[in-house]
Amino acid sequence: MNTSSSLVLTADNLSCIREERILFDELDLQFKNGDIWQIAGANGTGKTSLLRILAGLHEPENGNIKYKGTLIGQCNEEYHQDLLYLGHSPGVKAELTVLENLQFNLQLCGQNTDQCVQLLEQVDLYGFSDTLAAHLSAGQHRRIALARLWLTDARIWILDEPFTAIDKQGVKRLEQRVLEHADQGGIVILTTHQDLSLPTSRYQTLTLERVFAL
Ligand SMILES: Nc1ncnc2c1ncn2[C@@H]1O[C@H](COP(=O)(O)OP(=O)(O)OP(=O)(O)O)[C@@H](O)[C@H]1O
Repeated sequence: MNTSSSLVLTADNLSCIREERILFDELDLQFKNGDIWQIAGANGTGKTSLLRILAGLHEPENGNIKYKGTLIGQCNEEYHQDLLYLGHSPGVKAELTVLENLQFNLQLCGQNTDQCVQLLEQVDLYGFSDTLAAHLSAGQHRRIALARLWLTDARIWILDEPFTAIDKQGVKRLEQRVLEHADQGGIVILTTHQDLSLPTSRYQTLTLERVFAL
């Protein structure tokens, strides 16, 4: 059912200009509970810019974003409490071990640090608990950041290239996690240059086209 009452996040008439290039213009988007959206497009077409605008981290040239009918700038803390944004830089502390990073994330999410062992298994970092994050591979480093997908209570996930540097098995696991979240009524908006292997009926794709100059 796609009624306006089930719309949680809406973007109206969005446009974004960077370096005198229109990245997108008059974009209307509607996200409802259970939605998975893939934002696709070639390098530089504005995928990250769009995600940052949706997350309230960058102002669009025109248009607005509403969360449950209220402009996100007027939602006070509610929108940010309900949002998990994972950007390009994973937000992992290089000087801490894997375990310390996970404990830090658990504390940030107000959760019991006893779950660390389970979390290490979920992100396939078992055996690396005492390794400094600075000494991990790119994919292992990213897995620490992605562990937040197993911790968060946020309803809306905005994930910028979550699969980068992740191996096939890891991607499968992440896709399952994304599906599970959406099946529980969450919303996932993600960018990826890879094809998703989720059932095509289960997600929608928005493809941004090449930029053009003003
Ligand atoms: N902070 C910024 N200041 C000026 N221009 C920017 C800024 N961030 C991005 N741009 C420009 O906006 C355009 C789109 O960038 P964006 O990162 O949104 O693209 P993308 O589709 O996510 O690309 P990729 O697939 O390479 O990650 C690029 O041409 C980029 O140079």
